[in-house]
Amino acid sequence: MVSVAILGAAGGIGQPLSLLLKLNAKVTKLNLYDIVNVPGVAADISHCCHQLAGGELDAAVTGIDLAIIPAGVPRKPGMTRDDLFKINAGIVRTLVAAIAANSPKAIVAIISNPVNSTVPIAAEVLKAAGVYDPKRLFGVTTLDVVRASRFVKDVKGEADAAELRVPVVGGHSGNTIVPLLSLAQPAVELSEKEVADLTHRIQFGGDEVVKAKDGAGSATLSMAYAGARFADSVIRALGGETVVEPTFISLSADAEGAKEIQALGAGDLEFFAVPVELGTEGVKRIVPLGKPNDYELAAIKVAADELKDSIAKGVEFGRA
Ligand SMILES: NC(=O)c1ccc[n+]([C@@H]2O[C@H](COP(=O)([O-])OP(=O)(O)OC[C@H]3O[C@@H](n4cnc5c(N)ncnc54)[C@H](O)[C@@H]3O)[C@@H](O)[C@H]2O)c1
Ligand SMILES: O=C(O)C[C@H](O)C(=O)O
Repeated sequence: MVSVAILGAAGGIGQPLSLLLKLNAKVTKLNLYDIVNVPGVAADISHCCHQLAGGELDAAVTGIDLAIIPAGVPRKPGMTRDDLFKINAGIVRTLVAAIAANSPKAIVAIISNPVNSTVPIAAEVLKAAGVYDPKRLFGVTTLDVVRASRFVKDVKGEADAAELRVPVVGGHSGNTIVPLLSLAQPAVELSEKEVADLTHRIQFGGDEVVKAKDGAGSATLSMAYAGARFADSVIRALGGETVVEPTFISLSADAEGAKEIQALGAGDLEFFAVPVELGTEGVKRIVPLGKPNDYELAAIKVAADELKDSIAKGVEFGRA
C-alpha cells in the first residue's frame, strides 16, 4: 500500500516509468505531474490501469510515500551532465520544496542530472524547510549497476544479467562512476584489458546512448527500467523486506557504516554512491564493500576529487 508521485511524468523517462510503476501491485496510488501533457499521459495509462491521478504540483505531492523526479532537460551530443545544471538545478529545487511542504516524510529519489549536484541541492532545500532526513534522500544510480551487469555479461557471452551484481560506487557521471568488478557476485574472471574496457564502458555508457540518439535525448527506456527497479526496491523495503541497492546518498545517513568507504578514498565527502540496505525508514545501513583492488582504489580517488566540486556547486545553489 504505497503512494508514489512521478514528477516529470510526461517525459522520455517519465512515461515508461509511470507505466511500469502502475504495473507494480504494491503501488496503490500513482500521482503524475509535469508542466506539459500530463492529462494526456494520465488518460492514456488510465485505459489499462486505475487509481491514477494527474494534477497540480501541490496535489500531486500530497499524501505520498515516495517521490521520483525525472524532471528536467536531457543531454545532447557534446554536452556533459554538468551542462544541464543551469536548467535542472532550479527545477529540482522547486519540486523538492513542494514535497517538503506537502509530504515532509516522503522518500525522495532523484533521477534528474547532474545527480552529483541535484541531490545536494535537494538536501539543502529539505534542510531549509526543517524536514531533512538523510535516510530518505536518494540519487538514482541504478542504471550504472544495470549497465555493469549487462556489459559484463556481454563480454562473458551469457544472456542473463539479472543475477550478476556488480557494486558501483562514487557518483553518476564519467569518472565518478566506479564499478568494482573485482567484487562482483558471483565472481567473474576478467583480463586486465577486459577490466579497463568494461570500466570505461560503464563510466561512459550514457554517452553511448546520447550519441546513438543523435540529438533526440539520452537514455529513457533503460532508465525507466532502472528507476522502476529502484522504486520497487524502496517499496519492498518499506514493506519490511531486506533489499540492497547501490545509490547516491549522504554518508551521514549511516555514519558508522560510512567509515569504511571514507577510508577507501571518499574522505570527508558528504555524498557518495554506496551499496545501501534499504529499510522501513529509507537507508537502514551502508553495506560493507570488502576489499577493492588497487585499480579500483585509484579510481575511487579520482571520483572523489571530481565529486567534491559537483557537491559544493549543488550545496551552494541549494543554499542561495
Ligand atoms: N540518473 C540517471 O541515471 C539518469 C538516466 C537518464 C536520464 N537522466 C536525466 O533525467 C532527466 C530527464 O530525462 P528525459 O529523457 O526524461 O527528458 P525529457 O525531456 O524527455 O523529459 C523531461 C520532462 O520533465 C518535464 N519538466 C521540465 N520542467 C519540469 C518541472 N518544473 N516540473 C515537472 N516537470 C518538468 C518536461 O516537461 C519533460 O516532460 C534528464 O535530466 C536526464 O539527464 C538521468
Ligand atoms: O547520459 C546521460 O546524460 C543520461 C544518464 O545520466 C545516463 O547515464 O544514461
